[in-house]
This record gives sequence, C-alpha cells and structure tokens, in this order.
Amino acid sequence: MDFMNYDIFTKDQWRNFYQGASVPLTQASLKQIKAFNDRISLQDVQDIYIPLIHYLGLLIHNFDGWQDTKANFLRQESRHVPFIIGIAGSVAVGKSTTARLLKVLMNHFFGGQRIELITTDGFLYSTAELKKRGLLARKGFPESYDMKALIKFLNDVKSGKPLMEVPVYSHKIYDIVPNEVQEIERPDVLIVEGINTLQLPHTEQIYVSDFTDFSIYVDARPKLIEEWYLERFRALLKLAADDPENYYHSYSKIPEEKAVEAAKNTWLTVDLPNLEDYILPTRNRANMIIHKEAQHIVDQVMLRKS
Ligand SMILES: Nc1ncnc2c1ncn2[C@@H]1O[C@H](COP(=O)(O)OP(=O)(O)O)[C@@H](O)[C@H]1O
Ligand SMILES: CC(C)(COP(=O)(O)O)[C@@H](O)C(=O)NCCC(=O)O
Repeated sequence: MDFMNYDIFTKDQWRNFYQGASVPLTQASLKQIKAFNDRISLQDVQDIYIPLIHYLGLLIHNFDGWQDTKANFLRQESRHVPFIIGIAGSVAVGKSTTARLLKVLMNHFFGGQRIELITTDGFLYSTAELKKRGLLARKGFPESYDMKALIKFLNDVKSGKPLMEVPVYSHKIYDIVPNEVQEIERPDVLIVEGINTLQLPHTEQIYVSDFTDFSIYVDARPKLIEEWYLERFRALLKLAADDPENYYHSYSKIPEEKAVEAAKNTWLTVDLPNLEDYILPTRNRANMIIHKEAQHIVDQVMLRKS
C-alpha cells in the first residue's frame, strides 16, 4: 500500500515545525541560490528547505553522538564518520537542483563543516562501454551503472579514506568526461544524488542505501516531469547551437519542434519506462518524500515513521 508507513504533512504543517528565524539567509546567499537556478521559489526555500535543513541538523547531531557512544563501547578511538544523504527520483524531476540547494543551505547553516555533493551519473558506463555491452538504449537503467565502483566509493567515504576520485558525467557531451575526476576529501556530509540511490541492483549484495544515513525521494506526476524534461532539453539545445562539441549540436540544426519531438520520444521510450519499472518502486524506501506540483512548487512532505 502506498505511503503506509509515512506521516504526511501539508506545506503549512511542515513550515510550522521550524519557525526559528534566528539565522536568516543573507542577501548574498539568496543571490547564490538564484544564480544556479533563477526559477527556484524562494518561498519554498523558506517554507520547505530551511525546516528540512534544521531537521537534518538534528539528525546529524544525533548521528555524531552515536558514533562517539559506539566507539566508547567498543573501546576504540572515536573518529568522525561522514553522514551520507541520498537523493532519488526520476530523470529530470529536480534531484540535482534539490541537492545543490541543500548544499548551499548546509554550507550556510552548518558553518565549518565540509559538505560535498556527487551524482551517481559519474558511475554510468561511458558511451563506448555501453555500446560494447549492447546497453546504449538502456542508459539510466540499473545495468548501465558500474555499481561495484559506486559501492566501493561509498565504502571508502565511510571508512575515512582521505582522498577519493569520482568520474564526471556531462549532460552536454552526453558521456563520461575523459581524463576528468571530482576529488572528494574528508567530507563531514556527503550528498549522493541519482536515480539509483534507493535501488537494489541484482548484481550486488550491498546497496547504495546501506551507506546512506538519510534518503529523500523527489516526487511529481510523470506528466509534469515530462514537461520539465522537455524544458531542460530546450535549454540544452540553446547551449548547443554554437558548440559543435555539444551532443545536442545536430539537434540545434533541425526545426525546434522536430528536435523536441525526438526528445519526447526518448522520454516515452527510455526515461518513463525506467521511472515506472525501476525508480518509482523505490519511493517507499525513502526516509522522506518531497512532492512537487507545477512550477516545482512543493505541496507535501512525507516522513517515514520508522
Ligand atoms: N525547484 C526548482 N525550481 C525551478 N526549476 C527547477 C527546480 N528543480 C528543478 N528545476 C528544473 O527542472 C529541470 C530538471 O531539474 P534537474 O535538477 O536537472 O533534474 P534531475 O537532476 O532530477 O535530472 C531543470 O531544467 C531544472 O532547472
Ligand atoms: C544520465 C541520465 C541517465 C540521468 O539523468 P539525470 O537524473 O541526471 O537527469 C539521463 O539524463 C539519461 O541520459 N537518460 C537516457 C535517455 C535520455 O537521453 O534521456
């Protein structure tokens, strides 16, 4: 049954859980938020995301305390264990925007802590490798990710490895960027964003969610997500027009409606089935579900009871 184990809160209810205005966002940090997405609703930042940051702050505080208690019991030296937040949901639902927003807000509110963000897109096989494996049409599906490498990375983070490297994926070239890595160095909080963060891949015994301390599923109606997918595609097309290196460059040379028609076809034949068959079934494993309506406005927050 859907949402069997969740408390469901309207936006008003959720907003009222945290009214502390003692640390207001400065004009500079609001500008920073607007700079990466000028359509983001600042009202939602105030009503949804700032209470969420404070909720996370409480969780992290408890988590740190438990690490000390546990080390004490085991007569081990206490060490700082990174807190990992997973963010799941459909392609184009707004996972990376949510993740980046949380990062900006945590940097603001959790002074002095190192907040890092990675996307599991970096663990997709390269286009050449997908071709070799006959998986080009299955990009984004569970088998298109190097799950072993992703799990090893998360294990390294939790074990306190000082420096890690993550491959980088680019929507612009539609592939893993050759010879580029993202360095991750001793994070206090690591946000891991990706469609597969709540999945149980049949190839592995250990899952991403074994390493996450809190998980968020970003949710919306598939018809709306399709709109957002096509909007993002139009934005990518604009960027591609003057850039022959861009994967979408050839699309920018044909009439826009034709290009959008092709993107819609990709949504209907690849990303929507992936949502229905592999992503949506993981929703009820999340600790929190953030539900959005038109214009990405959040209308409900659901918290798993246990
Ligand atoms: N909260 C938001 N407010 C406004 N636009 C958003 C918001 N979240 C996402 N978007 C837009 O929706 C599209 C998909 O978002 P994105 O973060 O790239 O999704 P995902 O990482 O899930 O694929 C992008 O064009 C992005 O700018
Ligand atoms: C790289 C992705 C699997 C992940 O998507 P994201 O969550 O970053 O939007 C996706 O953008 C994708 O390329 N899907 C394959 C079909 C398509 O071109 O949309």
